[in-house]
Amino acid sequence: MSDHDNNLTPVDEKPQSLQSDDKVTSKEFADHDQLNHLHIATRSVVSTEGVIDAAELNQVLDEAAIEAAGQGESNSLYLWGLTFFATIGGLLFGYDTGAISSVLVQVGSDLDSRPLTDGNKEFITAALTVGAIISALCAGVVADKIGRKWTLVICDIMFVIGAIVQAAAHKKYEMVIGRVLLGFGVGAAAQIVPVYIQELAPARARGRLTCLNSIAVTGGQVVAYAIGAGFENVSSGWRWIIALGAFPPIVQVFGIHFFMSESPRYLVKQRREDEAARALARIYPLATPEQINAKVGVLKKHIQVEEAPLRQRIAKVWTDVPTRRAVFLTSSTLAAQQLSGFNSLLYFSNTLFQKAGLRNYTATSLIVSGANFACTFIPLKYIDRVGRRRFLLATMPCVILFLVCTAGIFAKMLQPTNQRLVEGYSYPTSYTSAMLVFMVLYVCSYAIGLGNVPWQQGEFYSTETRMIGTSISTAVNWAGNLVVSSTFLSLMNAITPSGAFGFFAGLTFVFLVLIYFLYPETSLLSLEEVRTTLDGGFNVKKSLKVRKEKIALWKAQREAAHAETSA
Ligand SMILES: O[C@H]1[C@H](O)[C@@H](O)[C@H](O)[C@@H](O)[C@H]1O
Repeated sequence: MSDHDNNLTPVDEKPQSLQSDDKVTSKEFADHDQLNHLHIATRSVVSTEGVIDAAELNQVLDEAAIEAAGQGESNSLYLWGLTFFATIGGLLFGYDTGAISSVLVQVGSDLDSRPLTDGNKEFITAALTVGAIISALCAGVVADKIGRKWTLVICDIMFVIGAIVQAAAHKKYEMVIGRVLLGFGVGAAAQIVPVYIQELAPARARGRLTCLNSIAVTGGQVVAYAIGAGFENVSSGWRWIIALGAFPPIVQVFGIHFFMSESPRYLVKQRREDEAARALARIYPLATPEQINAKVGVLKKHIQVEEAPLRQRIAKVWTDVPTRRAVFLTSSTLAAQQLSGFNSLLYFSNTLFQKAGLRNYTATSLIVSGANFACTFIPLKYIDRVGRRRFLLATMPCVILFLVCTAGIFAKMLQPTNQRLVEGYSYPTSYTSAMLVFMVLYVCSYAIGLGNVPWQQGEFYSTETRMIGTSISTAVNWAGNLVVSSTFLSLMNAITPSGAFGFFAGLTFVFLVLIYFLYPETSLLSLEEVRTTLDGGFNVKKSLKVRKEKIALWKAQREAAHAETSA
C-alpha cells in the first residue's frame, strides 16, 4: 500500500487529545478513528500529505460532522428547491439549443422573404454558440465579482431579450442578433449552474445533483422538440416556439428573489457571514450551530486563499503544472463531447430527416432527443458507484460503433443518388428505419457517458482555480459546438453524410485513446485526493488503486461495525 493509502487505514490506538498548538501529520490525523469514520462517511476534504495544526483539525472534523449529520438523511426540501430553481438555467440551455432544429425548418421564407440556404442555417445556429463562447469565458469572473445569483439574473435577462428579438425577427440579421444575445445567457448558465450546485451540495450528493442539471438540459431539448412538433402546422409557429422560451427565466427570477440563497462561499467572501450561516443551516438541517460556525470558518480559510488577485489566479492556471493537467483533461473531455457530433443531430436532425424523406420528421427528431434525455438518468443513479472513467470507457466504443453503422447505412442508402441526400427522392423505408435505429443507439451511448461525465469537471480543480479553469473548458466546449454546428451541413455536402459520420467516429476514437491513458478515476475520492492525483503525472493507475483500496476499507469497516453491533 502506498503512503497515500495508509492515511486511510484505521489503527487500534486513539491519539492523545490534541492541544491547539500540536502539529499532527496526516498519518496521525487519519489514525484518529473519529475522523477516519467521518472521512469515510463523508469524503471530507483532508490533506493527505501536509502537516495540519490541531485547530485546523477540529475545524475540519466539525465540517465533516456536518456532512455526517446529513448522512443517510435525504436532501433537505430547501436543497431540492435550490437545485430546482438553479436547473431552470439548464432547462433554458437545453430549450434554446433544441428549438433551433424545428425553427430552421418552419421558418420557410419568413426572413428576408427568401428560404434559408444551408449556409444561412449554419450561420444562425452558430450565432448562439459564438455568444456562448464569449459569455462562458467571462462568467466565472463575473460570478466571483457579483455573485452566482446575480449572474443568473443577467442570464435570465439575456434569455428574455434574445427570445423577444428572435420571435419578432423579419430579417436574417435580426435573427442572428437575437441568437447571439440568447447565447450570452446559455453560455454563462452552462458554466454557472453546475458550479453553483457543487458549491451548495453536501459532498455525498454532489455528483448526483450535478447530473440533475444535465437532465434539465436534455429535458429542455425534449420539450423544445415536442413544442416544435406541436407547432409544425401553425402559421408562423416558429415565432411561438421561440417566444415560449421567455417564460422559464421569469420563473427563475421569481425563485431567485423569493427563495434561492447566494452560495455560502460567496457570502463569506463578501463578509456576510450571518447570511452564510443561515443558508448553511437550511442546507444541513441536522447540523448544530457550532458545526455551522465551524463550516463558516472552513469557508473563510479557503476564501483567504482565493483572495489572490485575479491576475495571479489566471496565471496559476498556466504556471501550476497539476492545474494545467486539469485544464487539459477537462477541456479534452468537453471537446470530445462536442466532436463526437451529437449536436449535429440535435440541431439538424429535422433538416436531415426531412431530406431523407421521413414523414413526421419533427416527431422523428423527438425520438433522438427523447433517447438522449432518457439515458441521462442512468449516470444519475450510478455515476458515483460505477465511476466516471468506467462510464466513458464503456460507452465511447459504442459511440464509435454506432457512428460507423450510421455511416455504413448512409453509404448504402445514398448509392442511387450518388452519395447525396436528395430531397423528394423516395429512399427505401428499410434503410431510413435502420438509420434511425443506429442513430438512437449512438445517442444513447453518448448520453450515458460523453454527454454527462465531462460536466463533473469542477472536481479536478482547487477552490482557487475552479472558476477560471471551468470557464476555459466550458468555452472550449462551446468552441467545439461551434465547429460542429457551423460545418455539419457543409461537411455532409463536401464529404457525403457517411463521410461526416465516419469523421466523427474517427475523432471519438482519438479521444478514447487519450482518455484511456490519461483520465484518472475521480469518483469516491475526496476532492483533495483528486487533486493530489494530478501531482507528478496523470496517475491513472494510482487513482484506480486508491479507489479500490478505499472500497475494500469501507467494506471492512462496515463489517467490523456490523460485528460490533451484533456482539
Ligand atoms: O451535456 C450536454 C447534453 O449532452 C446536450 O444534449 C448537448 O446538446 C450539449 O451540447 C451537452 O453539453
